[in-house]
Amino acid sequence: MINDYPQALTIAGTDSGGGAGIPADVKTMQMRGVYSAMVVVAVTAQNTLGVQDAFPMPEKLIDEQFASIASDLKIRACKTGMLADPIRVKAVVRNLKKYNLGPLIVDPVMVAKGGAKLLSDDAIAIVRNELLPLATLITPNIPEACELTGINIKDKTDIKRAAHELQKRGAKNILLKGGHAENSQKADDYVLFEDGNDMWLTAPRINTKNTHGTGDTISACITAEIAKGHSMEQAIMIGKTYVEQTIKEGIHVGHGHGPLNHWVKVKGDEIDDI
Ligand SMILES: Nc1ncnc2c1ncn2[C@@H]1O[C@H](COP(=O)(O)OP(=O)(O)OP(=O)(O)O)[C@@H](O)[C@H]1O
Ligand SMILES: Cc1ncc(CO)c(N)n1
Repeated sequence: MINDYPQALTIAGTDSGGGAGIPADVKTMQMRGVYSAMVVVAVTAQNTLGVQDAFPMPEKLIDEQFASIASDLKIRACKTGMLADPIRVKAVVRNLKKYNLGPLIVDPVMVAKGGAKLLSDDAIAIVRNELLPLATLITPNIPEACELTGINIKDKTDIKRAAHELQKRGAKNILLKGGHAENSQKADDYVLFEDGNDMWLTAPRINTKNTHGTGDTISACITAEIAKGHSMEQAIMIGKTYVEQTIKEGIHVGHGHGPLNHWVKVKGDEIDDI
């Protein structure tokens, strides 16, 4: 018997420690029943303690990876993660416009948990002006939403305002993640849909330092669910439940901010075979 899994693509950076970036995306998509392909935009020397070094891929090799994938695979949804600098962001935008790779989920990764920059300051405006308008969904955390909108987010009203601003700038749907809301007992995220409807996804904050790759994991899960044919709302709900469970049922790896348990099973698995 030959099985036919939906195919999805991650366009991002590697993490030698295996917890974030492309490894987190690939593990998540695999666990969600989706075949994953990748465009490596940058390589990082990284572990649970931080990012020790990073090297961006030559532009030509980025173009070639897109060409290899587009000429052979049938990608139903794709996501972006670490995009490094202006040259790489422009290369990714150019290729996204050239090929039909399905709905685009943009995780506008800027800074790693340890503080290392994964996107240079001079690339932020290019993400805002050129990548964001291509996004079916954008998934910023609070600091990223501040950078992209210029709004100093302090409370839930600011979160809503920032999401509307991102929509005005061209992103269709917005998931504004509250994982960075310090002093909060909650890990609440705000969702603004294309049709103007909105909702809060509420969850208790889990007290753990093992949150390496949370952003990558939720955006990869949503991408996988979209590739399977789920609606944006269903995909986001499954993504939230999956990431919460991967944090809750943690694993022991490394000595710093450990990775997530991508092996978890969540409700929704039974409707995977779309
Ligand atoms: N301690 C926690 N307990 C429960 N949920 C959490 C916790 N930390 C993050 N989350 C959830 O995980 C998801 C990712 O959010 P977060 O803000 O951490 O993303 P991020 O900063 O982009 O991650 P990354 O550091 O991987 O880039 C969100 O749904 C958020 O609410
Ligand atoms: C390569 C890479 N992408 C994304 C993140 C953010 O989790 C990270 N730490 N490293």
